[in-house]
Amino acid sequence: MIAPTGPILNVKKLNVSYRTETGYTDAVRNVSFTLGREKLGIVGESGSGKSTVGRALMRLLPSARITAERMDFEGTPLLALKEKQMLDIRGRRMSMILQDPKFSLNPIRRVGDQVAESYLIHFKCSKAEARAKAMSMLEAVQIRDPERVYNLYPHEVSGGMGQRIMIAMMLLTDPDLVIADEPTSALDVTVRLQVLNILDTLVSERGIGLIMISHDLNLVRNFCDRVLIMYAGQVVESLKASELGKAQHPYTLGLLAAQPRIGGSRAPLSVLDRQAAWETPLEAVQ
Ligand SMILES: Nc1ncnc2c1ncn2[C@@H]1O[C@H](COP(=O)(O)OP(=O)(O)OP(=O)(O)O)[C@@H](O)[C@H]1O
Repeated sequence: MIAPTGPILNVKKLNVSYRTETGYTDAVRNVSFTLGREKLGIVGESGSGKSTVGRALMRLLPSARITAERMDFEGTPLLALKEKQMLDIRGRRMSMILQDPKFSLNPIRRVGDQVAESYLIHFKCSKAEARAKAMSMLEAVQIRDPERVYNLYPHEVSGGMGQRIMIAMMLLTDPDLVIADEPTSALDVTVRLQVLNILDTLVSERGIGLIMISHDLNLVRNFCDRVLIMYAGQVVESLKASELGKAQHPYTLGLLAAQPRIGGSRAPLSVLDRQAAWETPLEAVQ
């Protein structure tokens, strides 16, 4: 198959509002970006709209109003698709890895069967074939004893292993886009690095586009190629990770100054006027 040219994602002026008791409330405003076969970090404080962007791309927001001038996945306008067409894309060509595997895995089914099932849902093949695929993917995420792990139940695996299992499940269908929403924030530092390394290797070997959603600027800076900084529902800055030092928006500058440094002091995160941020429309940052 010829690899598609052009960006994996082309998003222009994405707006998302949630339905609430008092009407619709804006959560994401005028967000624009493109994604190639690269790692894009989305960073921002809690409530800035990072996860809403990820879920809007997957069209996993039944109670929200999503509009965009453009929200194309490999040239296909996602907002024009019927739910049935979306089902063919979601979980196969685009996948999402969430924060805590405990909430994503079915507690009463063996983990290996759940991984195999993610393949069976999208591809016509025998159960034995799906099992073999699942087993090889468990090996690819560096699970040393995949036969044994295949037969475990979710409560029998550690957080790090659970997250590897989720990565195996999400990459088994060979997606072009993976959205990882705080995939390592429930893990301790050493296991976090192992899991990030595995994700990094798989993403570059397979030429996948990855969106890494995180509140941890240092992690994203070291892991990703590019970074979008979100504040109050908007992208306030878009930079190469290596050029974060050139950031200009006061929120980004505050975040950078508040990063911990060995042997150094750090500035407290400055407080901006959130109300003003919500009321001020920003020109789309490209
Ligand atoms: N289902 C929902 N209904 C109504 N409002 C929502 C819903 N989900 C999120 N919101 C609101 O939308 C805004 C953006 O939330 P979102 O979860 O996208 O932020 P976030 O940056 O991912 O935060 P966090 O880092 O805490 O996950 C917040 O004000 C949040 O309260």
